[in-house]
Amino acid sequence: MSAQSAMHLLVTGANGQLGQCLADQLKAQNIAHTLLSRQDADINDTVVLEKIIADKGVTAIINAAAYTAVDKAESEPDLARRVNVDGPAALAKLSARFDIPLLHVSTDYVFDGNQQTPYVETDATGPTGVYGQTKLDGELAIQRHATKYIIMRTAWVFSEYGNNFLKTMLRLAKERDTLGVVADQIGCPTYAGDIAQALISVARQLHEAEEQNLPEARYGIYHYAGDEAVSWHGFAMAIFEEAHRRGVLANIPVVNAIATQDYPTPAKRPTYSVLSTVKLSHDHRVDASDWRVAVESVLLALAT
Ligand SMILES: NC(=O)C1=CN([C@@H]2O[C@H](COP(=O)(O)OP(=O)(O)OC[C@H]3O[C@@H](n4cnc5c(N)ncnc54)[C@H](OP(=O)(O)O)[C@@H]3O)[C@@H](O)[C@H]2O)C=CC1
Ligand SMILES: Cc1cn([C@H]2C[C@H](O)[C@@H](COP(=O)(O)OP(=O)(O)O[C@H]3O[C@@H](C)C(=O)[C@@H](O)[C@H]3O)O2)c(=O)[nH]c1=O
Repeated sequence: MSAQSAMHLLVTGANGQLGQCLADQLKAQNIAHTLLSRQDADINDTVVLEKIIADKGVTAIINAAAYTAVDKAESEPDLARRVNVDGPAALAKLSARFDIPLLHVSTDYVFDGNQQTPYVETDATGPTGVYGQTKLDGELAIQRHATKYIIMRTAWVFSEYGNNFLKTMLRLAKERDTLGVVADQIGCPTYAGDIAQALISVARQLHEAEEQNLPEARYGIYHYAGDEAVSWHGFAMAIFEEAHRRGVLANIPVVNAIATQDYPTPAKRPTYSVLSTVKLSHDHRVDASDWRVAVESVLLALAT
């Protein structure tokens, strides 16, 4: 048997919420890695990235960089496209040139939300806004330029890091006695730490399959999300109840369940974007994110 070479993961978008969770877990698991924030290297900067991949002996790229401001994207489509389409295309070309896997993250917002049963990977897409459209076009660019890719679509990401719905709700609860939160958009909250774990696990399996020349390395599009569907209103209530139980919030505000039309936003969001995680669980033995348990651990992390 030939000597096994060690896995070395390159993470782009290292200062984002997923990027920081990846950094934590790569360090904890003692996996060789290189972290790149936007300041270190723009994902469109092929020359810089090419040198890093060659110098460090990178064995796979995890792209956690993205333009994620859903409403702002409506008025900044060119910037959103540069980050969400041109960037992944550049990384896909590098993946092909070095013959290394690209693990990329996409979103439930590639769907139109008109379905009433969980979306599987082969369901028709139909984004309702600029962010979702650019993320879909990024997926297509990767499929065009790379062969060894994982596109992991996820949803409603929260964590102790960066900006997210959980942190917005905690902030608003401290500022106001009454909130209105939409109850007619249904999805699956997903903890960024669990996505990080899923990506690392898949990267490890692909690396081992490659090293052992196994024919069954499984690439393609996968869904990874929380294990329970809920509305944004339901998610807000779960956050507040847990925050109150832990003493993070002295009082739970009144949270009115409102309709989408009563909370107008520049971008239209899908009404239903529940993702089925059956394929990932079958092919890579990764369990869905237990988001209620994760809400507890994020609140604990924020309190300390
Ligand atoms: N957040 C969510 O609810 C969801 C996210 N996703 C997807 O998950 C992935 C991770 O999201 P999340 O961690 O929340 O995103 P964040 O917005 O927290 O992080 C994205 C990071 O990308 C960096 N970045 C932006 N432009 C560039 C560029 N041109 N070159 C290099 N880096 C760049 C940003 O840098 P800077 O900090 O300097 O701005 C930021 O640190 C994304 O692909 C996103 O589309 C999918 C579903 C839900
Ligand atoms: C702050 C707030 C939001 N809302 C609504 C608006 C919206 O419909 C919903 C969620 O609002 P946000 O703007 O926080 O979340 P949004 O930016 O839409 O979150 C999305 O981000 C991108 C990056 C993704 O890929 C998606 O999976 C999803 O997580 O809650 C209220 O009803 N009341 C409120 O007080």
